Amino acid sequence: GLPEYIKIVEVGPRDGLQNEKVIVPTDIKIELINQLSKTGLPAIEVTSFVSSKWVPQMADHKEVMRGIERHPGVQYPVLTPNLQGFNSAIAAGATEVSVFGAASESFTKMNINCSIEESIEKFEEVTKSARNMNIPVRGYVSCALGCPYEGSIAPDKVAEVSKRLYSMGCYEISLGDTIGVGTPGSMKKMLEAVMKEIPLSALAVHCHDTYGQALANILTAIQMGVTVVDSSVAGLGGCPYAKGATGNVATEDVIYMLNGLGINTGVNLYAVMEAGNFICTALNKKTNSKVAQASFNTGTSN
Ligand SMILES: CC(C)(COP(=O)([O-])OP(=O)([O-])OC[C@H]1O[C@@H](n2cnc3c(N)ncnc32)[C@H](O)[C@@H]1OP(=O)([O-])[O-])[C@@H](O)C(=O)NCCC(=O)NCCSC(=O)C[C@@](C)(O)CC(=O)[O-]
Repeated sequence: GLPEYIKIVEVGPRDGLQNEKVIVPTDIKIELINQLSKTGLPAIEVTSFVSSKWVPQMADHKEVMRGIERHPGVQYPVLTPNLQGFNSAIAAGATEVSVFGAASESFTKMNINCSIEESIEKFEEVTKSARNMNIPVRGYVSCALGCPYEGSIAPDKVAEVSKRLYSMGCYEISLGDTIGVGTPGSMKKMLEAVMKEIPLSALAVHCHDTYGQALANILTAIQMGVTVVDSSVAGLGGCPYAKGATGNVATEDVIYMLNGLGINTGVNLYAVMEAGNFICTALNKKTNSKVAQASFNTGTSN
């Protein structure tokens, strides 16, 4: 019952780097994206067109967007919280955008400074403009398995926000376990609620690994029919407005698991590990990918 192909959406250059305290030089970001573009990844989230006062690390969004080499067949989405971000993104050459909502009022306020209802209004402006320009829009729903401020979140609330994003034209809804508290049990309950409202083919999962549950949660989602998985090279990541949330699940670890299940991703694991090595060296930190750690220690890459 497992799918033959899983699409991996690489979020490292955006989600992976946005939480880094020291500003990463623009040319390093561009080189990371260029390396990732050669690995077979079908989608790489490049940057965010958000306020540089809120997220200084993403202040070079225009330069990064303009500086990367785009490979045919690779999608390069960017985050846009409102029309202002959307217009800047398009002016910088973006051809796909993502709006990012949440199933928690408190998180929405902390992250984008408005209520869920107000965020929906802003996203509607974005999707309307995007539709007129034939720009695909992806939608995130953060706190799908728990909120740093409100604790547990009802699966029905996740389903409700997801449905609103899908109804306004988001082609895919990425369900974010922002603080990595989910388990296969809560993932199953949440997906069951969301699947009542949205076709499975339009769902993605976005798991952080804070509690070490990400791969188990992803496997659960795949077993339930989800075929799009977000991940971050070297397991970098974390949201500045979700204290304590550590990295996203590592792309290398997801590919290793999927290879072992005989599921095709079209991605070269070794090439992703090389890109992971490049960015970890540049950041002077150790990779969070268990697969990369093991492979570099033993000299194998499987
Ligand atoms: C959304 C805003 C901008 C609202 O911020 P605000 O202060 O409420 O905005 P405002 O409309 O009142 O405008 C105030 C100032 O912000 C500017 N502004 C207004 N919009 C923009 C824009 N798009 N780009 C650049 N500047 C902008 C605007 O021009 C003005 O500038 P000033 O006149 O003071 O100089 C702010 O709250 C913000 O930037 N938040 C950052 C959110 C963020 O990037 N969070 C991390 C990503 S989400 C995430 O990581 C979760 C995810 C997606 O990975 C999934 C998961 O794991 O769950």
